[in-house]
Amino acid sequence: MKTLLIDAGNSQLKWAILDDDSLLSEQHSQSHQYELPIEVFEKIVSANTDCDSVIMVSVLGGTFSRAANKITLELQMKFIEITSTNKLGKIENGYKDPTKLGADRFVGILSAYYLNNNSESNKTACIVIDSGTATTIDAIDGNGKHLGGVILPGLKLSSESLLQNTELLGLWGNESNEFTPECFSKETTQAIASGCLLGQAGSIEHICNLMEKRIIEQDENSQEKKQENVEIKRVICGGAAESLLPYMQGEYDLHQDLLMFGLKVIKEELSNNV
Ligand SMILES: Nc1ncnc2c1ncn2[C@@H]1O[C@H](COP(=O)(O)OP(=O)(O)O)[C@@H](O)[C@H]1O
Ligand SMILES: CC(C)(COP(=O)(O)O)[C@@H](O)C(=O)NCCC(=O)O
Ligand SMILES: [K+]
Repeated sequence: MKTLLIDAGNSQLKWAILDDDSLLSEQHSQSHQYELPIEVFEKIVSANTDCDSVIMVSVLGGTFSRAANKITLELQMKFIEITSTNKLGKIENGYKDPTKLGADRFVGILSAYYLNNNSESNKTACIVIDSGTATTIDAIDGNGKHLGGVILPGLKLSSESLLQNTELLGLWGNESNEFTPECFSKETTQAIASGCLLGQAGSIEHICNLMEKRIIEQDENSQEKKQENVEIKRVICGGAAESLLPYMQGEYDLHQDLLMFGLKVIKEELSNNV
């Protein structure tokens, strides 16, 4: 039977269908800027009642989750919500209180790690950037241990907090735009948008470089060092990723359905454990 995978973020709901043969459909997205998130959830679920279960990751809180559970129950679908735990499959959560790590971050690091470590001999560390409402950057070492991460305001959020008028709102809309940042901007809107875009791209790059340096130092000091050089992959997703990438020099793997793949891996891990 088919499974509906849902990622409920602070700006959008993203979803995909996992079929009987474990094939993932393309990812769809719907903003909840003009509707309640639960109304968007209900529409998505109602349009996919050929799925017998829903697996959701959410950062929208308990009221949303309880309402989502009720809707799926009424439609006679099984409902599973993935939350951050101390360990899941090959992943160990690095937060002091593992339950406090955003569930989307937990699924994102798990996904990036599994994507880059598909054989026993692989020990690829990953830096995972999710540039959504907030931008989160997390590191996971070659053994699957989450090292921690940072949270910064997302691209739209940072420009909105600077300029409280609607002119700029259109700039970071949901459609891709032709905007080119200019470091010698000569009017306010362009100066703010350019500052936020170049600043966000530079911040991500800088933080990734710092994280990479720390991962290498940690590997050099490790007693169980087995490889010559530690391999580190940078994986990026989120609504602002395509806008940011042209202004970042490092090598980044763009995986817009990173969380969908993570939910698929988690489904497989959970069914292996029953
Ligand atoms: N073309 C774009 N350029 C920059 N940012 C964009 C663009 N399109 C969407 N965004 C931003 O991406 C965010 C939504 O991305 P998403 O990853 O779905 O976030 P969340 O997971 O927080 O819901 C919004 O803040 C939106 O404004
Ligand atoms: C940092 C976040 C707000 C990001 O949410 P998003 O931008 O994906 O909507 C979310 O992961 C969250 O609520 N985290 C809980 C706090 C933490 O991770 O430390
Ligand atoms: K995010």
